[in-house]
Order: sequence, then structure tokens, then C-alpha cells
Amino acid sequence: MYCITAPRNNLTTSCVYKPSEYSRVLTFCGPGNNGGDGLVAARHLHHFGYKPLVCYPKRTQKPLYAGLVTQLEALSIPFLSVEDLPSDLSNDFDVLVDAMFGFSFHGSPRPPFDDLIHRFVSIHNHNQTGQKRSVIVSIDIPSGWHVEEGDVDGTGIKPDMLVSLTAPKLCAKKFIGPHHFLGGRFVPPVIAEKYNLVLPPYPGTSMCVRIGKPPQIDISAMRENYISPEFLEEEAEADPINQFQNGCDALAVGWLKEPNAMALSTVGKEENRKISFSIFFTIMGS
Ligand SMILES: NC(=O)C1=CN([C@@H]2O[C@H](COP(=O)(O)OP(=O)(O)OC[C@H]3O[C@@H](n4cnc5c(N)ncnc54)[C@H](OP(=O)(O)O)[C@@H]3O)[C@@H](O)[C@H]2O)[C@@H](O)CC1
Repeated sequence: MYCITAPRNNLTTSCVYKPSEYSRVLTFCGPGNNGGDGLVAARHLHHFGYKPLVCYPKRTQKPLYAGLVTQLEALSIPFLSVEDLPSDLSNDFDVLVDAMFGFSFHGSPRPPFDDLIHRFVSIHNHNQTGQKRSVIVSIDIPSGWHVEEGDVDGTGIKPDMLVSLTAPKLCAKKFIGPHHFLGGRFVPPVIAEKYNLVLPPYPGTSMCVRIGKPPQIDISAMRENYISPEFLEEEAEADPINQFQNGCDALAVGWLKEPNAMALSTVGKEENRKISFSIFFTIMGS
């Protein structure tokens, strides 16, 4: 899967939500720099093979943002108004990128963001009913969270992925989702020193790094059942060598899954070995 956001002027990719499975992305952009990050993310996602759409209800006329919008329009990336949004976002989108507010958010969200944040929260609650829902990726700070205290009353957005920029803000301590990344690799040493930042090493040339606890792995979901067709006594060859040869033939044509061991055994009294069995089995990880 791809970590699918992009701090300004950086490409950050790592495998989390692959475009083959999560191509339909809707990016919600707010009026400030966090929204600007969302515009950049949408452009990068387009180039990575996703099909992004953008909802940018409170535009600023500053040249930097106008330029980002022009770039998206040049790529024919559609813009949706709040009124155009489908009633059930999970039906139409695999991923919702939350780029509404970052560290300058204060007070209570004003319209139309109050309603949009509410929709993000409802999507997460749907998850508890077991229905398929969009995953939520928040840039820098889940919108509506207090920059230091986080989701104070526990009713805010609960993203599946948080992409902190430059350094995680204090509220990130309250993030409980499975994927936490840090983007914005090139922090000038003088800044790191000034703010006493202890930043993790970035692997290779990657522009982001996974931080926080690794995702939980469901070991039971990895279990494979190796069930072969029934093998009846009367079907066994009288000669165990022939039975063994049959087994080898089955292996050669791929009839048995992942074979890595074979046992040939016989049953019956020592002096009367009429029945023979070839048993094939596989052992995971051996
Ligand atoms: N090193 C880093 O970390 C870097 C961080 N960067 C990114 O910048 C982000 C910070 O950007 P930012 O300062 O522009 O503020 P941001 O949070 O986008 O929002 C401000 C806007 O929201 C509005 N607004 C506020 N409260 C509101 C409310 N209740 N309801 C409605 N509106 C409200 C406010 O309007 P105002 O209240 O002032 O009228 C203003 O228009 C940061 O989190 C990260 O994503 C990178 O780009 C660079 C490196």
C-alpha cells in the first residue's frame, strides 16, 4: 500500500493503500496550508496512478494556491462542491484525504467544515457495523483536533493513517490508527537543534518513514487449509512403488498445492502388506 500524501514539494510513498485497490480518492482541502498540502497530495496521487477528486470549498486567492489549483485543472482532476458530494462517501471513494485543518485550527469548526468533519466521524462509526467504508488519511493533524491535546472529547475524526509533517505534533500521541508516517525529510540541522527535535532516520532515499507501533498482523488470516480430495483404500495401488509414482505424477502436474514433503507408508500385517498409501502433505514455513 502507498502512504498517499505529500508534504509540499516532496513525494512520499510507501506501501499501504495500493492504487490497484484504493484508486478512488477524495481530498478535502481547507483554506490554509494544510489544504495546500491536500492539493499537492492530489496531484502526486494522480501521477502515482490513483483517480483523485478534490473538494476545496473555501479557496484562497493567494498566487501559490491558485497555481496549485491550475496544476490540478491541467491534469483534468475534477473538483466537487460540497453540494455535489454523494450522500454515502464510502460508496464512491476508497480513500478520503483529510487536509482541512492543521496546526492553526482553533475553536469549533465553522461551516461547511463542521458538517464535513461530522461526515468523516460517521464513516468511522460505520466501520463498527462491519460494512465496507473508506479509509481516512489525515495530513499532519486530524482536522478539528487540538494541536496539543488531540481529540479532547473523543468525538473527532479517527484516521486510519496519520502523516505527520516535519515532526509529529503533540496531539499525535493520541493517534490510535494503524499507520503513522512522518514526512518532510530535509529538516535543516539548525532548526532540529533549535527545537530539540529527535527525528528518526529515513530509509534509503525515501521521503517518509513509518513511525509509531507497527501494524497489527492477524496471524489467523494467514492460515492456509490444505485439503486434498478423498483417498480411499480401494483406490490404492497394490504396489507401493506404483502409488509413489502416482504421487510424483500428481506433483508434476501441480495437482497438489505447495508440496514440500512426502511420506510413503503401508498398513496391514507385516506378512500381508496388501494396502499401500502415499501421503503428501505440506508444512507452512518449512
Ligand atoms: N513544518 C510543518 O509542520 C509544516 C506544515 N505545513 C502544513 O501547514 C499546516 C498549517 O497551516 P496553516 O498555519 O496555514 O493553518 P491550517 O491549520 O491549515 O488552517 C488555517 C486556516 O483555517 C482557518 N480556521 C482555523 N480555525 C477554524 C475553524 N474553527 N473553522 C473554520 N476555519 C478555521 C483559518 O481561518 P481564520 O480562523 O484565520 O479566519 C485559516 O484559514 C500544517 O498543519 C501542515 O499541514 C506545511 O505546509 C509546511 C511545513
